[in-house]
Amino acid sequence: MLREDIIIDIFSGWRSFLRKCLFRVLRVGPIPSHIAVIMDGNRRYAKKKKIDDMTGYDAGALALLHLIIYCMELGVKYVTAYAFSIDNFRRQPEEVQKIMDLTMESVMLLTWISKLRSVRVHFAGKLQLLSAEIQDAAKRLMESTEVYNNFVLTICICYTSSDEILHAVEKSCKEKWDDGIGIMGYDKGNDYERFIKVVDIEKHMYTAIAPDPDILIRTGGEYRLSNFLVWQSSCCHLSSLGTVWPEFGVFHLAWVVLDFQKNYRYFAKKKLQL
Ligand SMILES: CC(C)=CCC/C(C)=C/CC/C(C)=C/COP(=O)(O)OP(=O)(O)O
Repeated sequence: MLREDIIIDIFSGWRSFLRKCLFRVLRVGPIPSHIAVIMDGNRRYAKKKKIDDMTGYDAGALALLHLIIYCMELGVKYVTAYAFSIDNFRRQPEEVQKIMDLTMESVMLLTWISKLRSVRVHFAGKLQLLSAEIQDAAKRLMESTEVYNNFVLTICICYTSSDEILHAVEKSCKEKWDDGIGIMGYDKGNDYERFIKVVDIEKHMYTAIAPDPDILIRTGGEYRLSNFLVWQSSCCHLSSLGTVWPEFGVFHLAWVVLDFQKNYRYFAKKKLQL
């Protein structure tokens, strides 16, 4: 089946009808505005199914596509996915190549979806580490969708939080002290304008396009953040699921949202205190 056909299939049929009923029930409670995911367990899925690791990544990409569509239907406005970390460059060359190929394929597919559903697509990370071909394709997709604001998809690629924070600090220093004078503005007296503030750093984050996540899901039974949205996740609901990423489906999403709703009052209060 072509990927376009898969999407049409997801949007229609009796499964889509049942899903919409389920989402209607969920919408009685608060719906998260932003869901972030660490898609762990693709190779373990491949082993379990006795298929090769690369096909495991295909299944993972398809699960991401499903999640995006479910979130659109549920009313979640932002989805952020950790597709490839800077550290992943240390993996086997064929694995790196596979994820790069999937990125290129996703760009083509997302170009189609974004027109259909007014989706803004953003790539976050040290994009200069990508090949010139992928950089161009990603840039074109970002530019052609920046007018949309129905739904915002951020794909974190060549990303780590430490690199994002370093990048944001460097950009803030450049912006505030481009004359090269002064640290924290002290030798310019108490010029408040030259102080670097939290908002300055946040403005220059790769992921600044979206608010902080309300829910961060990690599949594969791990409890680590693995250098993903470390700055942004101080007040979000963390959900670690034992299921491997390609098996993540609509019921897992419903479970995570219900769990978020159960703890909503606590997180809402915490956010107000910030
Ligand atoms: C749009 C786009 C580029 C999509 C990419 C698709 C995708 C599923 C990427 C996941 C990348 C990754 C390194 C996951 C870790 O799982 P692992 O396979 O290392 O898990 P495991 O070894 O723990 O089983």
